[in-house]
Amino acid sequence: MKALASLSSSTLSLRCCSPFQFKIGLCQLSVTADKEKNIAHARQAIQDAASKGAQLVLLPEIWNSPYSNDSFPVYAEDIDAGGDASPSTAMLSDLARLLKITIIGGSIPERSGGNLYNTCCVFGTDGKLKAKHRKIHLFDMDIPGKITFMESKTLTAGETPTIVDTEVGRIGIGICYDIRFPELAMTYAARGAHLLCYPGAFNMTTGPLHWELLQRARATDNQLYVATCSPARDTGSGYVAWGHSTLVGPWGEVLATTEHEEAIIIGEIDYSILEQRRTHLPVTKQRRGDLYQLVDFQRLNSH
Ligand SMILES: NC(=O)CCC(=O)C(=O)O
Repeated sequence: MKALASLSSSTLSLRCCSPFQFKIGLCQLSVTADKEKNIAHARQAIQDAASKGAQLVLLPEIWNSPYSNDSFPVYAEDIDAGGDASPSTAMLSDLARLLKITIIGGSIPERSGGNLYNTCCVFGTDGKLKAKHRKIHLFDMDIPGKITFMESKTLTAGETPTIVDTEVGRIGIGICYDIRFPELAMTYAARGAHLLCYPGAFNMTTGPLHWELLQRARATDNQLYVATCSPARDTGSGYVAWGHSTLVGPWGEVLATTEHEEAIIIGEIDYSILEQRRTHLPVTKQRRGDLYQLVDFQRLNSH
């Protein structure tokens, strides 16, 4: 496993990635209560995306289990043990190797050391696990009469940002609620990320206004690509997802998107555009770090 959290490159380095241009597949999947069925379904969708030319495939947040605090402990897998202990990631590893593609495996509930996490695994074209991101910012939201969800009832927050070098560029990973924190995206950009991937399942209250806005904001602020992937909407389930998986370009433009039904969205990524955008609009160089820097006073004072 090679998580590159320690990289400190502040300039755009395209040396690590060949090709500059490639297709990404976003698999907006229907999720059921039957884990085996979910795994078989995801397998088929990844194969379909690859057959359409995708060299990078992104899955949704919590694609092997219903999205609920009751389900997380039941569907959780021991990813580090692998094999039979983690049939979901075994399938992802297998397919990445067979199809020679990079897979950002959405997220699944992970059991580790007595804790549960919401975890995204990244597999390289050799099928090896390259990185594992545990959702850093848990989704605890209470909008009375609209949406109440407390991931912290069952889940533990991850402790590290995850940026990983793959055959299709340097990629920063966040999971859903993580997208609300611009500092995380800025950290990835400062470390040379070309693309940010957020498996996510926004809700029906915030989704319409915030989902696309946040993606476009993260892409525009940092002048990089942002890709998201949601489960398809199931109005009969306890948690109804907004859908609308999307690829946004470094100009803040929506390059590919969909509505709320099952879909495989294929988008084109061209990293040569990044340098061009940053030359035309050099906000990174114009930043006045001498006048403002982020200090978390609340956290400082609590220690
Ligand atoms: N699964 C999530 O983290 C949902 C986040 C969400 O809906 C939001 O508004 O933020």
